[in-house]
Amino acid sequence: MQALGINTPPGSGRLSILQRHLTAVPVSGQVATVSHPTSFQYTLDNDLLTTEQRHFYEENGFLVVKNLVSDQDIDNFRSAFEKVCRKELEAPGLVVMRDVVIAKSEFVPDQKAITKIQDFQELPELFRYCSLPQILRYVECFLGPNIMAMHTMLINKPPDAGKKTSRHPMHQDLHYFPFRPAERIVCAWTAMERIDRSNGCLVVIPGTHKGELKQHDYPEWEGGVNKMYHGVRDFDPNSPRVHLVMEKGDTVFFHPVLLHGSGMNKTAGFRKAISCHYASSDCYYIDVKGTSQENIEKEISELARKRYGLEEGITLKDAWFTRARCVKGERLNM
Ligand SMILES: CCCCCCCCCCCCCC(=O)SCCNC(=O)CCNC(=O)[C@H](O)C(C)(C)COP(=O)(O)OP(=O)(O)OC[C@H]1O[C@@H](n2cnc3c(N)ncnc32)[C@H](O)[C@@H]1OP(=O)(O)O
Ligand SMILES: Nc1ncnc2c1ncn2[C@@H]1O[C@H](COP(=O)(O)OP(=O)(O)OP(=O)(O)O)[C@@H](O)[C@H]1O
Ligand SMILES: O=C(O)CCC(=O)C(=O)O
Ligand SMILES: [Fe+2]
Ligand SMILES: [Mg+2]
Repeated sequence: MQALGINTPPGSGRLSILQRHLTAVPVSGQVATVSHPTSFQYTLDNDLLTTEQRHFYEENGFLVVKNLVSDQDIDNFRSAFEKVCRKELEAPGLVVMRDVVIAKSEFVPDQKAITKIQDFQELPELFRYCSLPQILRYVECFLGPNIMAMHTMLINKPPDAGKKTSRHPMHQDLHYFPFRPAERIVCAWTAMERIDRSNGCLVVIPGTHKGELKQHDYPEWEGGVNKMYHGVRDFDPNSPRVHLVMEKGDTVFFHPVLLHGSGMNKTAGFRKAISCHYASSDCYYIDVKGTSQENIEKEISELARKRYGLEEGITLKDAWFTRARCVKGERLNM
């Protein structure tokens, strides 16, 4: 907009009208250069997002939609999660993770020690979340019609055991993903109850999705850090953080380069959220060797080697290719 010298008030709808107008003009001379800065990069043409919502995502890298998932659906996911904890439900590939402090302590942990479950793509009771039509309608605005569910999680942030290990360091999810382009990847994250600063809010730094993928490492936290909870190396604690206070069923969609994390759970309850990372099936895999993502590839490869008794590890691409499931349209490259 700077190039056009127009100061568009938020939500006025002028930008979108202008964009439609300009893209209809034959590309020549000054018009072509003028039309460029108005094009959308992070969202696709759609008839769901309001102009205001579309601009909000373009500028900030996230969008909260209130009350998108029903109480009934959430109660069903909660009950399926509890069955997994009690080992009444199982599925191939499912990863059940305990908090580092609890996992490394002497006492025998009960069901409640579970901090998250991942990779529930083979568990219909939970995977249903990833194909909820009201979620996919939004996902399509970012990715287009061919949608893969890449990564699934139900996070059960435990009451902090006094070591602040319930925090999730500030990170960019793209660090874990060997596929591109980043703008055709989005996370849907749904609060399964009210989530605010008392039980460990999702914290975002608006606009950081426009930056680069940064180097991630384990943060130097005295009380320990959970396995694979890498954080950005040079995180400035004075960055303008926004705490996303959400009610049960509210859903945030966010870009994989957006810097985010979550706070400590200071309550006695287990704070629950369910999420899925989606990618367009038009995305393509990249080789992360020689990039900042090499450290996570090594770690995942090593884990797979141990867990499945493989002689050699796996690549990051192998790890994701096997998890990916098509939830809409066609499975192409992914
Ligand atoms: C093939 C895998 C691919 C995964 C791809 C995921 C990509 C993620 C993308 C995400 C994008 C989003 C961003 C994100 O979400 S980032 C966070 C993502 N985290 C993970 O993906 C980790 C998933 N968890 C696991 O794989 C297992 O639960 C682990 C391996 C952790 C334990 O396994 P298991 O339950 O079978 O345990 P065990 O009894 O055999 O113990 C083995 C050793 O592990 C120690 N230990 C236990 N718990 C923890 C802990 N919490 N922190 C540190 N260490 C822990 C334990 O003390 C023992 O060590 P030692 O006593 O021998 O020294
Ligand atoms: N030293 C650090 N390095 C990296 N990330 C950090 C660090 N300290 C805190 N964070 C991250 O900042 C975010 C907010 O953490 P914090 O524990 O301050 O919670 P909070 O929700 O802000 O709670 P409070 O209301 O007490 O401020 C979390 O993502 C947390 O993991
Ligand atoms: O704490 C949460 O619910 C979100 C954690 C997160 O960002 C992640 O697992 O990638
Ligand atoms: Fe994340
Ligand atoms: Mg704080």
